[in-house]
Amino acid sequence: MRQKIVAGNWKMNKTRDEALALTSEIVNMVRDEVRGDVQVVVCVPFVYLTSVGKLLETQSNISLGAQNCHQKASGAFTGEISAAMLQSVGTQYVILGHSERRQYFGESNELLKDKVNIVLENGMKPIFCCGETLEQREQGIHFDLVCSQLTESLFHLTPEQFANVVIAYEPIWAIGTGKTATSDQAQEMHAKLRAHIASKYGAAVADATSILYGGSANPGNARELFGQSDVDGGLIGGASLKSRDFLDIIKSF
Ligand SMILES: O=C[C@H](O)COP(=O)(O)O
Repeated sequence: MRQKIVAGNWKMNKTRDEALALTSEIVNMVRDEVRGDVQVVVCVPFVYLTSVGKLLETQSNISLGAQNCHQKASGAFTGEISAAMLQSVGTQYVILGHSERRQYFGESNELLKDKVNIVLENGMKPIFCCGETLEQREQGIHFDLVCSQLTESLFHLTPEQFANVVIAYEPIWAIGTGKTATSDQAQEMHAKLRAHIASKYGAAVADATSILYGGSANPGNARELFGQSDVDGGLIGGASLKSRDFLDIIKSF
């Protein structure tokens, strides 16, 4: 049975007080309302990792996540954050290859390979994002493109290493647009990705890999999305900034 995961990606939102208030609300609601088999993760801005982490550590089994890290271990990279730094403040998951980082910061599959390596070397789990633009979908190249993102950034890993990777399929045309992929479109891509993983690592590894959906997921569509056999949860942007919406999504399994 693979792990169900709902991860909130706060992106570049919230002041410190707002971040702590949101965390407390989520902690209380998860404790009161969520059954034990869903792993909840909050991926917060770097500057809040320590303070949010303290609240999570003492009061919940919610995991702490970051949204990026540098590909090198340390050195003269002004303004950057290393995997070891993230690990040292209790980070358990790191989002890598989000389309916003690919688009605005030029992150390539090759660069992401190094980021995946350093996150795993530091004992954390990458949430590896993949997804196509609307144009690529309309050209009919979306399956090949998304599979090649996995091939180029992940398929050098050993099966043991790959077992610590979480995949997030995020069609770029659905991110923050209010336009969700249909549950059929999500299931179709997730099934392709699982088959692609099986072709490299075998069925047992593929069956054990959590593949999350991201892109305008909300309390109104999460139940149908999570009801698909190859959708193991969600990477939630906008709706993770409101505790009630985030909780209702978590409870959609
Ligand atoms: O990481 C989250 C995704 O980019 C989805 O964002 P969204 O739920 O605001 O569309």
